[in-house]
Amino acid sequence: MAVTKDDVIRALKAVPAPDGAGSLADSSQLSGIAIAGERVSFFITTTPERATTLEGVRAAAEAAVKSLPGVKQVLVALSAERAGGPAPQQAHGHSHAPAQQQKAGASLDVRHIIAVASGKGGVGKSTTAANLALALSGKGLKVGLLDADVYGPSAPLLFGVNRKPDLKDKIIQPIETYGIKVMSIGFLIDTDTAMVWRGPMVMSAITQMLRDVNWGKLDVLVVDMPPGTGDAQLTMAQQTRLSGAVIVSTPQDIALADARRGVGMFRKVDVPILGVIENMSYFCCPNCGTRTDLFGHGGAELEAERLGVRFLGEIPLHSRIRELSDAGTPVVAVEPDGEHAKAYSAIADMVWTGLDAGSGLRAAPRIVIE
Ligand SMILES: Nc1ncnc2c1ncn2[C@@H]1O[C@H](COP(=O)(O)OP(=O)(O)OP(=O)(O)O)[C@@H](O)[C@H]1O
Repeated sequence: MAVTKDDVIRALKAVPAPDGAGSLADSSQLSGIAIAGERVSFFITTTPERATTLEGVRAAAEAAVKSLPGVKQVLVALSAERAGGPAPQQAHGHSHAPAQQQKAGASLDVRHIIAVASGKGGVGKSTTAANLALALSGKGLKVGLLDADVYGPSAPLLFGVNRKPDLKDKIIQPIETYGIKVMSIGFLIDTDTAMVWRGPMVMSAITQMLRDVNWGKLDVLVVDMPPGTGDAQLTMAQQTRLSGAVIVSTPQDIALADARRGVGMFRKVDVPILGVIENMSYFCCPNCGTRTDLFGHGGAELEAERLGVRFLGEIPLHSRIRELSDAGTPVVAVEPDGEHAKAYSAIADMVWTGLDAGSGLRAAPRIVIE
């Protein structure tokens, strides 16, 4: 017999509310119950401070609902809002998450999926992923960009998108901008709403964005990975059928040590490393054009050599790159003939030839995820 929302609520009466007063079923912290066949998902809303201590409640809620007849899979997300932040928004009346309730139906038909990753946050991974995607598109390729950095989605800012994607036959249509298709969890969730994602949630949100979004036929899907080299990244690298990974690093030792871990992670799951990009490689004065090597430029190239992977190129630290990113107009899109676009374009060439060499461009089977 099909499970109903009332059944779920009844089951959650046995789970104490996170604040200890009454049951979770009666608590305002319970929200977004969604049922799709044998899959049930819902949120427990909390504060960022408490989120980490609520794993017990989350697990108990999951177990209680899982014990219901007719339920095969339960997804409970701890969602943390910043104080005063708005409630998670809905995409055209459809709850945005936990992933499973979206009716799957689109398929992903892509020749290559490449991950853009960094060992640590803040090295410019998202900026690089976006401009790399645009540079690949500039070569006449059909390109998608999946912002899989669910912890801190950047695509809404980078592409100046503040509208929800359309739904056609319950399938999310990626945002088409500057000739590429872009999807980000940030298009669905208010960016002021901080979310706390558990590992499995990250995976299911990403899987949904891969599978249930109408990407159409693509030559390459660039995936802006969540920063770090933890379990979520490992699982994702393992499950996404990546053709290869690009590691972004800054020249500082500490970033390079993290980049090394990134390379190690992909190697562990047999994903070919397409190479390393040195971002914020040197400082370029916007007034006089003088170049200063702030962090001992060239570290990434040496590191790439040491690791036996290709060095894909360097991008300077330049205020123009940041200004245009912050304005939602990535440099490659709006200054395609400028020097920065040329640098990204040269990197895109290296990446594409790397894919070509690795799998044989013509012979590469298209990856179809249904
Ligand atoms: N080459 C560059 N020159 C100038 N500014 C840059 C450059 N690359 C990135 N930035 C700026 O650095 C900041 C961080 O970049 P970005 O968000 O791409 O990093 P990230 O590694 O994806 O960070 P996070 O992991 O926190 O999402 C942004 O303000 C961006 O505009």
